[in-house]
Amino acid sequence: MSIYDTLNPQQLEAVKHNKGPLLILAGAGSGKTRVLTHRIAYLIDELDVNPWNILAITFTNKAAKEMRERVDNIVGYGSENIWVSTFHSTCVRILRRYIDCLGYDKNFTIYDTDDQKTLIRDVCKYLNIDTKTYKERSLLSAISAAKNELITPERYERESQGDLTKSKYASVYKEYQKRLKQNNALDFDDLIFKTVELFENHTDALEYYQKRFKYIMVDEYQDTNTVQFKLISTLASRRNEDGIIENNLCVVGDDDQSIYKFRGANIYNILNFEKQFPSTKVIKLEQNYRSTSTILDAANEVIHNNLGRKDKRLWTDNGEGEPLSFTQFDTEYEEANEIVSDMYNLILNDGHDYNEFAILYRTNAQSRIFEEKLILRNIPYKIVGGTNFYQRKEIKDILAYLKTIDNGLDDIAVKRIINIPRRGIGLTTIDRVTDYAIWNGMSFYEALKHAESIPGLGRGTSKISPFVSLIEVLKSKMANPAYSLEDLINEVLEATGYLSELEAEDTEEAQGRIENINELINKVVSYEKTTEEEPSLSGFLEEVALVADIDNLEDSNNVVVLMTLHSAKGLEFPYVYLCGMEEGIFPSYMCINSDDPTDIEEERRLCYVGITRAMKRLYLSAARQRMVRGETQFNRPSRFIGEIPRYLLSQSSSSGNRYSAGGNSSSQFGGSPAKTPYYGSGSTQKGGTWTPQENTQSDGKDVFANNPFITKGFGGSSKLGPTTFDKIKPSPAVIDYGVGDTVKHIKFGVGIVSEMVKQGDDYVVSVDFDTLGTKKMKASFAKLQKL
Ligand SMILES: Nc1ncnc2c1ncn2[C@@H]1O[C@H](COP(=O)(O)OP(=O)(O)OP(=O)(O)O)[C@@H](O)[C@H]1O
Ligand SMILES: [Mg+2]
Repeated sequence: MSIYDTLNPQQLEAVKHNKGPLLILAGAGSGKTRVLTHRIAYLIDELDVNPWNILAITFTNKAAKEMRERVDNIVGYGSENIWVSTFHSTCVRILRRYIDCLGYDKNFTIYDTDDQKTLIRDVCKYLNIDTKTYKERSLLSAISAAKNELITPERYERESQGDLTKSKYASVYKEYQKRLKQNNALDFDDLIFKTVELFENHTDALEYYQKRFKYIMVDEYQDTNTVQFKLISTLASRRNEDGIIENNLCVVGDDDQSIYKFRGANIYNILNFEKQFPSTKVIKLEQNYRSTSTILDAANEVIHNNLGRKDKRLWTDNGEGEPLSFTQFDTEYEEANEIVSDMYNLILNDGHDYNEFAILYRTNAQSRIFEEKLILRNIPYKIVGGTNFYQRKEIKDILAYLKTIDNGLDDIAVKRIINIPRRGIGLTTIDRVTDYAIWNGMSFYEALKHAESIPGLGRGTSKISPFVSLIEVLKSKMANPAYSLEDLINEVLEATGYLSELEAEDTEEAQGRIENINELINKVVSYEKTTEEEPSLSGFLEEVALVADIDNLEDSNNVVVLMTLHSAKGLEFPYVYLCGMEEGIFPSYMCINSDDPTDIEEERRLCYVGITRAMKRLYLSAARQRMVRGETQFNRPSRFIGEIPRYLLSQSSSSGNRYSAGGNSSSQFGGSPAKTPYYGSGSTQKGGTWTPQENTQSDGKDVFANNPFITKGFGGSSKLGPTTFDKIKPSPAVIDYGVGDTVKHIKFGVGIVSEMVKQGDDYVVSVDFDTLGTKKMKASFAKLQKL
């Protein structure tokens, strides 16, 4: 049997189409991504296309890696020569080769949000702009929006004449861009913008890639923005002598899953594809292979409420499966508690793996409570997004050292660490050096080397020189090929005293920071081992700069995943908990109050994305009462719940309707009246014998006891109601393991205890982990579990 036998006729048609533009427009879970993978395999395997001629653009690095692996599995060779990457990584590779045409050094740095903020603050200070009136965040988002629309600082300036506020923005944009260039740095938006600029002005570079990329494929095309569209359409429009376009562009997407309008995504890129590329072949896929028909019907019903869409219906022969469940809890704590209990039971009793579960929410802030409950249950988890590992202070510090050693042109990195650990270099000294650097058109680091010639530095000079010598020594060591990146980080930690300072602090926080630094060393070691190119400091920093949050999600990690709905796009999980289904949370308060009716449609598409991530079971939940930014909110269930027909849903309530809106059925939900009202009176659920009043227990104990709905939905949780739960809280003081025992750590997995040293009331335990090596941790902190 060939691999193509597993495709349905429409999928096969798409895979085999290899001349001219192709648009695959289809709903969630219909195999769009799968078609792309098989199409690459088909081109290489059956049509003898050189893998070198293929460019596939995915939405995340994780998706890129997965696609390469899938092609590897199918074809078994050549996949390393295909360019499978995100828009940003693709552009970095192009710019590393050609950016000198635009007056940058090929060794450029990529700025993250933090670096951007620092830079914008400097710019505002320099231009005397009050950041209370002109907020950093809005300045940055205006600059980002301009770049996404291909608007240069010069054009921005022209178009803002006569408008005082816009002129201010224009001057900030201009100065910001000037400084980025001085620092030989690009922000994320620049990566694509500059590549488009390169192609517009340097036909040799464009022709090189046009000739190379004969086959171009783009996944999640519905979320491309103007600048990305420009990039793709420029690359894909080489004409032969007869005026016929030679490149073969294939895009796949789903207009119902367009959820990045706030980042400039232009839904018309997909809706107008056929106009942009005449003679486009359009293929629709209608069978969903991912979800049960119940989940799919619910998704179809919800999205049907959007007006501006191409109507399409998905079907599946996966069977009905279980009904969806919706539970309204009293508080967000109860919601998290019950969801985690439910998951715990499924794992414990039914033997499910952790990675079969995902908890999805609208905003990152919702993750914290789940995290606490998961820790109590000893369930390993990973939060995608939130505090990104690379945003942590200690990691940013070490990376700033590495950037300074690699490229002294990055002023922000140098300024970050010039006084870390403290060297007694004050702000006045830094300001004077900055002025000197500006006057002499040199980088901040270059100016530090000239400290003796800078007037007014006084004792500052003698404090600067040891710093410069340290960096220079490390630079020269790096020139030796036998000196590894691991050696470099260790030497930075030793020579600067960074590590000893943390060790001396002897707090749990410092211990956590040391563990994070160890994690960075692990990362560097694995980079040196696995990179396809010659390992280098620039290469490592580039890889780190491009790691989107979602990329921390490794398939091999058997953990429960927590993430926002936005991050979940393209992924699938057997069990999905979609929480916080409340008016004001999802749809968000901003959308509800927006003048633009399409905002609510975008929110509904996000709901469609969420529902369609689930393969077997979908749990929806809400809290009546929730703390948001320090204030208690009382929210009604989301209008999206009201849009799911009742026959697909089993509902329950954790207690009486103390906070529910009460009254008629439509007012149970926010927004427009529910299409299929399923509540009778405000307090009684039809279709069951239970009325909330009978079961409301003021002490909050087992409210599920007499609930007939409990066997479905969150049924399992009744076995571990709040009372039982309190009893199983682990006590950190109990240590039931010793040297030689096998233990489990919530994050690092299974290891063997190699040493235990008493320290005060506590023990410092050394554990040898298979993949991570030895880690030291405090017993009270680590909560190791004996196996
Ligand atoms: N013909 C098929 N036979 C069996 N399984 C399939 C087939 N087509 C797709 N699948 C499976 O269905 C699931 C969904 O496929 P895929 O992720 O490619 O869908 P998608 O359209 O890209 O979804 P999304 O819109 O969420 O990105 C995957 O597990 C995939 O392996
Ligand atoms: Mg997909």
